Amino acid sequence: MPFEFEKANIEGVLLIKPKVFFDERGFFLETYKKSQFLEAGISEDFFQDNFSFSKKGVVRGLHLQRKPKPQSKLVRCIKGEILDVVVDVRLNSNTFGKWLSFELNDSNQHILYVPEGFLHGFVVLSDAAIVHYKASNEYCPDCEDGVIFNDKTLNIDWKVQKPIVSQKDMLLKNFLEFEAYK
Ligand SMILES: Cc1cn([C@H]2C[C@H](O)[C@@H](COP(=O)(O)OP(=O)(O)O[C@H]3O[C@H](C)C(=O)[C@H](O)[C@H]3O)O2)c(=O)[nH]c1=O
Repeated sequence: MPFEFEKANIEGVLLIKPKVFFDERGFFLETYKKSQFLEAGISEDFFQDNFSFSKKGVVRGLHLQRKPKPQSKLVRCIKGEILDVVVDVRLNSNTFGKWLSFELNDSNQHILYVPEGFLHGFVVLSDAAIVHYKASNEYCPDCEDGVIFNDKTLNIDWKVQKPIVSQKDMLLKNFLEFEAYK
C-alpha cells in the first residue's frame, strides 16, 4: 500500500507517509489516491490546490475558513523544511485550544491532513520552502478567520528567532477573542 496513515494526538489529524520508490534515475511517489484516502476516512473532495514559496523564518498563519466554505487541507513541503502547526478550534472539542506541530520536509515527504475546524500555519526552517496543499473548498476571503501566530494563550513554539510575518497576519485577533468553529 503506497500510504501509511498515522493518527496524531488530536482526533482527526493524520500524518500521511507515502511510499517513495527510488531508482537510479531518482524517486517517484504518489501524493494522493482517492481510494486509499477514503479508506483512511478522508472522504471529502478537494477543489483547490495551493502553492507557496517562503523564505527562511517566514510564518504564514494561523488561518482557517469558516462555513459555507470550510477547508480541510492536505499539506506537503515539496522543497525545504517547515514546522507545520494545527490548532483545534472545534466547538465542544475536548482538545479545544490544543496545538500540534509537525516537521514536513523534502526528505520525509510526509503529508499532513488538517481537518475542518483547525487553525493552520507554518514556519520555514530551511533557507526557503515550497509548500503545496490541497483544499476541500475554494478560496473564500469572506469566510477567512484567524489568530495571531504568537498568541500568548496558545504559546506556540515556532522555533525561529525573528519570524517574518505579513502585515495582515500581524493584525489577526488573539485566541481568547476567537469564536469556536461550528
Ligand atoms: C489563501 C489564498 C490567497 N489568495 C491570494 C490573496 C492574497 O492576495 C495572496 C496571499 O494570500 P495570503 O496572505 O492569505 O496567503 P497565506 O498567508 O499563505 O495564506 C494561507 O496561509 C495558511 C498557511 C493557510 O493554511 C491558508 O491556506 C492560507 O490562509 O493570495 C488566493 O488568491 N487564494 C487563496 O486560496
